[in-house]
Amino acid sequence: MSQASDLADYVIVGAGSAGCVVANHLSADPAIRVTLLEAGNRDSSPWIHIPVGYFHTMHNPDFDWCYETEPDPGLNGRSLHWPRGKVLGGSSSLNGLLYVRGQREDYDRWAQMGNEGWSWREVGPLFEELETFQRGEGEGRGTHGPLQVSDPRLRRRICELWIEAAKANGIPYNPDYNGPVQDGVGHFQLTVNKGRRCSSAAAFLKPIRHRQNLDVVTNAQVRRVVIEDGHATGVEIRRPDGSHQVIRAAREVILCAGAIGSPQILMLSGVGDAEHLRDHGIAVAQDAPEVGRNLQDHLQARLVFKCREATLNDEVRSLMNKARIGLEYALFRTGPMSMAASLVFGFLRTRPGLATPDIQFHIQPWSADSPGEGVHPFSAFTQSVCQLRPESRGTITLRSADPLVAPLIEPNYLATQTDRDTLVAGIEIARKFARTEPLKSAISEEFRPTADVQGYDEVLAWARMNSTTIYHPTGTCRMGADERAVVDPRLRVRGIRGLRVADCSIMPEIVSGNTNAPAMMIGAKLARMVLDDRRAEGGAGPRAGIDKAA
Ligand SMILES: Cc1cc2nc3c(=O)[nH]c(=O)nc-3n(C[C@H](O)[C@H](O)[C@H](O)COP(=O)(O)OP(=O)(O)OC[C@H]3O[C@@H](n4cnc5c(N)ncnc54)[C@H](O)[C@@H]3O)c2cc1C
Repeated sequence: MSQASDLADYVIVGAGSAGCVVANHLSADPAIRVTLLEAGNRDSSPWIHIPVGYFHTMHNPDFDWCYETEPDPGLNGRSLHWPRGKVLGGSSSLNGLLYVRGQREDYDRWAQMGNEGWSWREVGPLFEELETFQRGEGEGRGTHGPLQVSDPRLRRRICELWIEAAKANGIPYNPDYNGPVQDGVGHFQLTVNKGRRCSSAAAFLKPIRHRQNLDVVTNAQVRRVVIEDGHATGVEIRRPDGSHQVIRAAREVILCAGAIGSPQILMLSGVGDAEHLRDHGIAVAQDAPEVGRNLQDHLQARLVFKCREATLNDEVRSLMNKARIGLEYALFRTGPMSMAASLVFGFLRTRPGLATPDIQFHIQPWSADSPGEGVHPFSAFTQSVCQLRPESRGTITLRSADPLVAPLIEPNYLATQTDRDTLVAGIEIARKFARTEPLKSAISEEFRPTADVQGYDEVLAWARMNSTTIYHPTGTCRMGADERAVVDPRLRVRGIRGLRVADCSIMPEIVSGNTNAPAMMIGAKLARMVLDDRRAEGGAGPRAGIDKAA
């Protein structure tokens, strides 16, 4: 860890998807001193930068917080692994690389809930500014941002057959689900640049590390925000040798520690449900009962089909093949090592009358007992389906007042009838596609679930026993215009001056898609608001700009 200087204007906690964007934008003004604190290490491991490296980094405590949920009643009492990045770049350094903005209607709904400034009209341009879409075309797509977004370098026949089967069922091919219309099937876009992962750290931090006014400190776990008379004045960090240091923020502390880290830090700092805090012996700075509530996640059902033809399971079986794959990647940055978590998407509706898609498909030319484990020893592929806007709400609470102890995570999956109905309907659509040509002829057997699992109750029972997270926890520091919301629409923590939150935890409702790009947008939005407020207060400086070339 580099030695942290004791004072900055803005102290940012967490160098993840959102935090790196915030650090980039605020430190663009040389007059603003920024300290970015990250509990994890530098992102120097080659596994982070090789796209398929997530198989190595996920569940590995060198990079991953390795959270476990509590036994979940909706999943027949099963606990799930919840990986979260603990390294520069945060979860964007070990995620599945899929670039998805969500539906425009998601943001319009946030605005309709009273969150002024968050409509698609207002946040769409931020997505555009952040990215360079390497295809270089498309309505609302950016061409000058630091985040490189590319089309996949890998295609596999089984996934193409899936697209054809979906089309045979009347689903249109959509060449750009990040454009005006999300509906349809097609190929995922990736946060990959020339065959290498483009994490938030690679895009927004690496090019600006020379800035004298930016201090990036790794191996610095924040224990709590220091709050004096209702004002956040700094943070206390734990250094690797176990000693503690206070870093003071002359202007603001900005929590970007993610949907688990941010509510945990707030509670440890005395901001949370007063009774819960007192139970843990924590002095209450602000009674904020909703901290840690409103937890939402996407639950995926992973259907596996055995195939008559070779899939990626076969390609990686022999040592010789592995060597060939390694060589291809080393020489050309192509082949299976350049692969994102899924190749093909589907955004579909389970019933008529829905204004927008309510389920998402992730199609993978391989299969495994669970993601991150070895592939099956037979030819097979996976159709993963998840509900996009679950109604179920879970919680994050403290297990202990010790910052080194992981909080209690209770996702409360499948708690409502709509959620159960939507997942079952999604599974049935996946099976219908599998029984449609040209995919049907490539499939030898329905493996998970087996073909004899029939009818609503049996399918739901299978889903409860087999579904897992698709790694999108959100909502635990809910943004809102109402008094109970944790942060207001300018992301200021209610009741505490000088403290904001900017990461996936602020989402009032989960977006209809993967959450990395929205987290980056939230970081950009926060920076803009901070700089606007600064200017209004007289602490002028240029408007937030993205330093790409530096
Ligand atoms: C395995 C996996 C696969 C995924 N696949 C995709 C995908 O393909 N596409 C997609 O769009 N999304 C995907 N996601 C989700 C997406 O990556 C996350 O939603 C997003 O990165 C979250 O951004 P964030 O800024 O909210 O938090 P994070 O990126 O998780 O950043 C939080 C940061 O804060 C740090 N931190 C936490 N607590 C402290 C503390 N006390 N002190 C100091 N630092 C702290 C963490 O170490 C971390 O670096 C995936 C996630 C995972 C885990």
